[in-house]
Amino acid sequence: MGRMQMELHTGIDLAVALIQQDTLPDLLKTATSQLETTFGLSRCWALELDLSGRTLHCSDLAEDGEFDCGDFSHPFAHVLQTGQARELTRAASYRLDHPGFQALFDASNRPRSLWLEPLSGDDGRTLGMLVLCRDEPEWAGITAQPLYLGLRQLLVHQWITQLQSRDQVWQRRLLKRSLDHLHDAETVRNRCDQLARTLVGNSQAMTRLRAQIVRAAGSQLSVLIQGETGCGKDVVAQGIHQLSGRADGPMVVVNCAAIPDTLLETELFGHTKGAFSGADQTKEGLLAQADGGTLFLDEIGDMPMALQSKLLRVLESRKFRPLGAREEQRSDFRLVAATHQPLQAGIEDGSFRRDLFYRLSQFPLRVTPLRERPEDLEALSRHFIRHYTEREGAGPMGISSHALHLLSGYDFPGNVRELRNIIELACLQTPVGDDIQPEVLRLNDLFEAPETWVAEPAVAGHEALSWLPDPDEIRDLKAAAQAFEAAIIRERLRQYGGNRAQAAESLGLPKRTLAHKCLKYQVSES
Ligand SMILES: Nc1ncnc2c1ncn2[C@@H]1O[C@H](COP(=O)(O)OP(=O)(O)OP(=O)(O)O)[C@@H](O)[C@H]1O
Repeated sequence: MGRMQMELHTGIDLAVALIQQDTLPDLLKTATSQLETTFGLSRCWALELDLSGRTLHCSDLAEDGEFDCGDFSHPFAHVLQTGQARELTRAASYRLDHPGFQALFDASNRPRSLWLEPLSGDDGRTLGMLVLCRDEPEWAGITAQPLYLGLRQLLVHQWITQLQSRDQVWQRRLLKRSLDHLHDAETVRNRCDQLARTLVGNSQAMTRLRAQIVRAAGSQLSVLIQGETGCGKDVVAQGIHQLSGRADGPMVVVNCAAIPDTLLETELFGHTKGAFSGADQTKEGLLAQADGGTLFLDEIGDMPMALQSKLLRVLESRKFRPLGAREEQRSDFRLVAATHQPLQAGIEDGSFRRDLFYRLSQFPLRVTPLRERPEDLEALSRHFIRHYTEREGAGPMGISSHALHLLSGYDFPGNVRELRNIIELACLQTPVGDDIQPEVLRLNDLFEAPETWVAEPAVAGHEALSWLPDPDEIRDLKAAAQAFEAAIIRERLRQYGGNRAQAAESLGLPKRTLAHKCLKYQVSES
């Protein structure tokens, strides 16, 4: 084979190897080692200009491989600025005290001569630099060779291709990220809008709360909802469940304050048949029922200490043992807890476990009292009016600005629940087609009633009246008269099986008046 042919062969082999590299680091490694072997160099380096255009990187120099393009204590800055290749002698190299350059010089075994060659694309984009090292200072013998020129040209071409594809990957990634972001933002907005149908109110506090709920729903974290009584904690818990991935699963609600301490444990954990006297069948606990869904523990502050420890264990292991059972069971539920009492106080007086508090409040939510967000009054009032008219089949009604003004001066100790009651009572007294007026707003009313008669349950027969106070003991005639009225209505409703129309007729009252009184005295049909 002639020399020309040999060279051609070598050239083609080298070119093929370069073209086959599909990452920039591989390309640079291949090119430098080709240059070393083909031209008998003691060492060859490729320095790469970073994306900012301010630093040259030499990935083969572990620690010191960074060269600031504005720092003229190493020779590369000057070469990049002029765009001209140049030689650097050993003597000159010794005089440059840039640590990175000295490291490179050392790692090249301090050659007698270095050739620094800047590389840039046709469009002028600077790519980086080649540094060739050898002990023979005669560089033209190499750099003028067609093989060298050809390889350098091919290297530049491939380098640009690599950068372009890297740019494209970046651009695609950036585009995807911004699309994801847009998509996320839109989903969050849609969910907040959806939530606004049940969790009404456009105050800043409500808007923020809805956004937090959407975020909480998207996580698996335990949520602790704190807020005064009647401010909407239950609605918040429902919202979390509905917007979560568990919406198709069960939502099990337990009011810890409503279940006697002794029963709460068996209710939660369940029991086997014969676990205790009276346990004549196996009963699945609420923890098991919540599998795949959400467990809502309302009034968690009322949970007895002993049960708090057991709950903590369940939350940590997701396992529990029904009373009397040998085997442990597993349940995959998301816990949402709520309280109207500040748990911090419970922790301080030793009635609530601190570690449970932290475990429950992985995602804490606070519902603002209604008096601190008067902007919500109008939307909430209209929401409850609409509810009332739909439920009662009544015609449309509104609320006057005077009535709203009156509401905005009231402090709502019972929060939204109280507003709902006030509005419903007012609806009863407002002719269809009219607006609710200030006169029919019974502020403070529900809180005036003495507890003794409001909460009294219906009892069989006329005994329902027997608990009334002894006439001699009556100190408040209005309250006693109301209690008597409430007891009669409760009794009459019981007689007519909850039929309001018949009960009203039997008492000579319009149905609307009876409904009004039921609401006022919190008498239910059952
Ligand atoms: N933002 C709201 N939008 C619409 N209705 C609401 C809102 N907040 C509360 N309500 C309504 O007010 C009433 C009381 O709310 P809820 O039962 O959620 O309060 P709570 O904080 O759980 O009370 P408690 O502390 O007594 O358990 C419910 O009828 C509920 O639907």
